[in-house]
Amino acid sequence: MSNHLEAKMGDIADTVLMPGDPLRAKYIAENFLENPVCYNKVRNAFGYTGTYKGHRISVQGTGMGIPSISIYAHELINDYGAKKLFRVGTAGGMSPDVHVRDVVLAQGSTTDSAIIHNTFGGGIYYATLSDFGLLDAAYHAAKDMQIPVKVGNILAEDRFYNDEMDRQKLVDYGVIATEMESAALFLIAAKYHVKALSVLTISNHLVTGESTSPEERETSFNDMIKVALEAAIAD
Ligand SMILES: O=P(O)(O)O[C@H]1O[C@H](CO)[C@@H](O)[C@H]1O
Ligand SMILES: O=c1cc[nH]c(=O)[nH]1
Repeated sequence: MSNHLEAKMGDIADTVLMPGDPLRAKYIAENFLENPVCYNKVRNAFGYTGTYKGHRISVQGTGMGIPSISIYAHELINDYGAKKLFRVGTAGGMSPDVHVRDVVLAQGSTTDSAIIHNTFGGGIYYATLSDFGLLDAAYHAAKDMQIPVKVGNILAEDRFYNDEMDRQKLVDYGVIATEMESAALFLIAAKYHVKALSVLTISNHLVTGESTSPEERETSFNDMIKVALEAAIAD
């Protein structure tokens, strides 16, 4: 048991998929894992462990935003020994190069969160990066499955409703999409020397206004999950 998870030691696999939405954790467990067992219902942050092609994998809902994912990442690593963490989440397109339903691999995450300053103090603007091995595995897994992916710098912002953010400037500097967790996941993974990657699907576009129907969302979610699972067993 940890502060926020009721799983026993050994209930959670080394590799964990981490969707923000706990119901997406249930969906992944029921549709992609063999023999899934629910190990957590605390706060309805559902967590399951099962197997994928014979490999033990867990899926843990993390809630929305940096404070929430930080709690689950910390406890999965420190209380349960997780070694490979894959965020699987939705993101808003920012660059004209990405479109709804695209799968995005986050090479790194820019952030407006105070976690960087709170960790390093003034003057250090630490670049939070995904693990290159997982990124490489995901990129090649997607290629093998003929799922197109975009790779790049994303934004993990503290506010979903954020009129003050100069998104055009970030796009000019190569940021392609926005979500609310990856910088914290990468920072915590770096601190504890474990691997992390975010595999995202573009659910809406902040500039063009494109959005997805529920059926389209399901297909692109499935692509994102397949990429994460294949990368998980390849690396
Ligand atoms: O779809 P999930 O994984 O929740 O991710 C995105 O969706 C939420 C905002 O709607 C934030 O958590 C954001 O990062
Ligand atoms: O954080 C997010 C997630 C999806 N779409 C957005 O616009 N923002």
